[in-house]
Amino acid sequence: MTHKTLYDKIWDAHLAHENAETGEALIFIDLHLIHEVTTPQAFAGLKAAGRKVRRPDLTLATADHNTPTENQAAGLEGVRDIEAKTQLEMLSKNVKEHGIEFYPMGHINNGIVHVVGPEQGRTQPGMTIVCGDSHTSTHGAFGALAHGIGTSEVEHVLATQTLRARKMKNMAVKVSGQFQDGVGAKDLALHLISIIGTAGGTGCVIEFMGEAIESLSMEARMTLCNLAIEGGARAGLIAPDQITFDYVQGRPAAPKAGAWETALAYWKTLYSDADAHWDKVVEIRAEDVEPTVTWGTSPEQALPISAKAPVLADIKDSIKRSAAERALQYMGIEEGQALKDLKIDRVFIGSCTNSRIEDFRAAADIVKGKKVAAHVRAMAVPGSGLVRAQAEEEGLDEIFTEAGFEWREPGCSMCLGMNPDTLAPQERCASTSNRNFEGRQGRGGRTHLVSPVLAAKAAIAGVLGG
Ligand SMILES: CC(C)[C@H](C(=O)O)[C@@H](O)C(=O)O
Ligand code: SF4
Repeated sequence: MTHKTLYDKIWDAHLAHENAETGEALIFIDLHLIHEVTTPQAFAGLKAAGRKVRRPDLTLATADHNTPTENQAAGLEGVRDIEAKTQLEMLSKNVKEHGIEFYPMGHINNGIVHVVGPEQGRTQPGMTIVCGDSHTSTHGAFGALAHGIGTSEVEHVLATQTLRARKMKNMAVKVSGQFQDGVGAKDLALHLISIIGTAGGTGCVIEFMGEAIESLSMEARMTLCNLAIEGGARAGLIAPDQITFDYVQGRPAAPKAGAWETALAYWKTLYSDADAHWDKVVEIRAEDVEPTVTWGTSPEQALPISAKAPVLADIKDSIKRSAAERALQYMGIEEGQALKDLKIDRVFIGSCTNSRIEDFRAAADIVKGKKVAAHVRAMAVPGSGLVRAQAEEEGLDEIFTEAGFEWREPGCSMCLGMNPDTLAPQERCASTSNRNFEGRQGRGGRTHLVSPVLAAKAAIAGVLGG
């Protein structure tokens, strides 16, 4: 009988070396995901040192941040931004040189790195997964230890398939009960971050547990773990269960035949022991979570859609008050203004937070037979070619386009301003992405983070609270 958390178990199983005095450790990495933005320097460093990629078979590449989301058939010729094009070209060249599996723009398996790994079955319980990308926490939904790394670490992992790391702290977020109708993982994540703050999980791995978490689909679990990083934690985790196993089974890279039984037997040991030690515990009742939106320029500046924007005099903490003042000003919102009445200009359904098939089903359910408000420009951007194909098979694309949505090709798109999909200054957007910092979706753009359900309602109503 052990007294370990799930994180402790995965850490111990991957520890190659640990210096007991300094706490510095070397852990083995099972899967290294790479994309065009954080790899050019890493490959250049590798080349300068005359080294090869140690385990191309444990490395998977996709192009996502810089890719345009229309007319991808034109290939890289269609990428007008020189830096973006160079990064995409470098990735193609580097993966070829090192024999790494790559899904370039236009390939059916191409898409956002955190959508691609799980859907290919590359992401599996118990693994250690890294990527030069903070939202690698997404893969924790499978009970994998997954987090972002910096470019110099990308080079280290490419060269050695190990990572220099330090053990993090264990934090539990326990969610009891059941969600209200129309409320889900996105609302829970924003609600949680509004309580613990963007530094609440600093230095921790957050394991989400409890009845409400167990009832979540894999897509919803990915949404939740995706946002763990916005709560300050490097990684989110959910113990794998039958829902996880059913999702993985049969995917291209999932263990087959006899290997499946062996893997399953191991995966079933991946849970936190009843008497494991937690450094921090937060408890939430799912019933208390309401449809939630951000009103400011930090993910912690979130409130129920039924609420009013804060009144500055009511904020006791002076640092929070001045942050709120600046945020309200940037967002063009009056103190005490009803959030639901804010007129929106744009809607974005996409990003590694909410661009999976279930997200489009939920949004299409609302949009079906209705029209996007005349003053709103709305975009639906699938997270991968496979999500796009699945949605089209189900006729979801028609529901969106008939309503007046643009149905795009996969990529990070308007989640961040690294490709042609951006907000114009002062444009207000209901967005299913994960960051609402100043200028995140384009200079001067105003982002409200919402669930796909709220985004779809907002598109129709033309105001944030549709
Ligand atoms: C470009 C990349 C390094 C960045 C990240 O690490 O998260 C991006 O994906 C983001 O969401 O801001
Ligand atoms: S969709 Fe957004 S958050 Fe996710 S990897 Fe791309 S830019 Fe980062």
